[in-house]
Amino acid sequence: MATATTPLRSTSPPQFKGSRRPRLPPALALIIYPITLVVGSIYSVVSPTARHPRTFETASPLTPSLASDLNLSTEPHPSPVNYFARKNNIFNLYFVKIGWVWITVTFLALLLTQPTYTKAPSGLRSKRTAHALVRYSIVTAAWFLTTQWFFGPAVIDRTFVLTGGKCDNLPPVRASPDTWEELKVILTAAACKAAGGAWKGGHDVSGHVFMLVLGSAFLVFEAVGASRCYLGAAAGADGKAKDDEGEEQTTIDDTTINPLPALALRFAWVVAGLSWWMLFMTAIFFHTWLEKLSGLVISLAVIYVTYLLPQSLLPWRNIVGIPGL
Ligand SMILES: CCCCCCCCCCCCCCCC(=O)SCCNC(=O)CCNC(=O)[C@H](O)C(C)(C)COP(=O)(O)O
Ligand SMILES: Nc1ncnc2c1ncn2[C@@H]1O[C@H](COP(=O)(O)O)[C@@H](OP(=O)(O)O)[C@H]1O
Repeated sequence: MATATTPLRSTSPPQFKGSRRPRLPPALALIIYPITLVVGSIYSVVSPTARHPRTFETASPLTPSLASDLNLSTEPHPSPVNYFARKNNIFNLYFVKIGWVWITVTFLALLLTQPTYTKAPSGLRSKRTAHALVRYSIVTAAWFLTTQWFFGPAVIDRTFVLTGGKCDNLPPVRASPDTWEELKVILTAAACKAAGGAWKGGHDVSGHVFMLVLGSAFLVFEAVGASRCYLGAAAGADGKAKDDEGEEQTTIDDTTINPLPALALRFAWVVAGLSWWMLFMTAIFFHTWLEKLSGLVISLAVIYVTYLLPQSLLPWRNIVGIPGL
């Protein structure tokens, strides 16, 4: 039996041949994201119902405390508006605003159920799990640094201030900062809005676009990679199949007895699908073209480094691995 590391020790250019090519979504599949943003942005221009919602969102009576935590207005909106154009829509509050929790839970569900991790011989299992955790750490660190904290304000907030944005309309007492908490008010969108200010004037990279593209692409690459076991098993005449490195994979019988792997895969597709839908809503109702584009570019760069670069750069592949391989 070939060892798991045999192909990786090769000194020849790290290309995959024939059946050894990893079953991952092709890079071209990522085109769905720019297409979604372009279609949404065009729709926002041509449709009279797709009015910019920034000034008239309301808090739902069902979610008042979370809405106030998120600094959403509780004033009634002056005119009817598409449900998804409201910042307090249920999917924004309970799905996107805590989006990384959903991504993390879904990823862990894959890790704990997919035969590519649970049924592999122990050495291979540890290697695949470690690689998957490295990939998760990369995308999570990228999300964290871009949207939450980058040695102080997040990358998105720093970009906004560097491009001339600031926290306007602050009450005079908050306008001259002494402490870090007060400084945060003029340096971060969240603290500015929480203090009653208006975050305006700069280039506001769309955090929604960034997180929804990064999270959904991450889950799709992980899910498709992990589902190689099913595909391999279906191809095997005796119900067993060998993966690209000669390891025996799970059988069709295994997957029918235990429904969890298929359920976890379906869950991943649901979370990725809902992320895509919210991305489409963001494209229609929020932000400028350029702000959506910058969110997209940052997230695709992270996906490129995590999933596409390892396919051609052997030393990097040894560190991050390839899902299911
Ligand atoms: C030197 C390198 C240092 C690297 C540091 C890496 C640190 C990694 C931290 C790891 C944290 C892991 C947490 C995993 C578990 C969680 O998911 S808990 C956090 C849950 N929070 C969210 O899910 C928030 C998601 N929301 C957002 O990110 C934003 O709301 C938004 C979607 C970007 C929109 O932004 P708005 O400004 O609100 O519009
Ligand atoms: N699909 C969506 N549904 C609801 N609100 C959205 C949204 N996309 C963006 N927003 C809102 O638009 C603002 C800018 O989003 P972002 O910069 O993350 O793309 C945020 O408002 P708040 O900051 O007031 O919550 C965010 O909640």
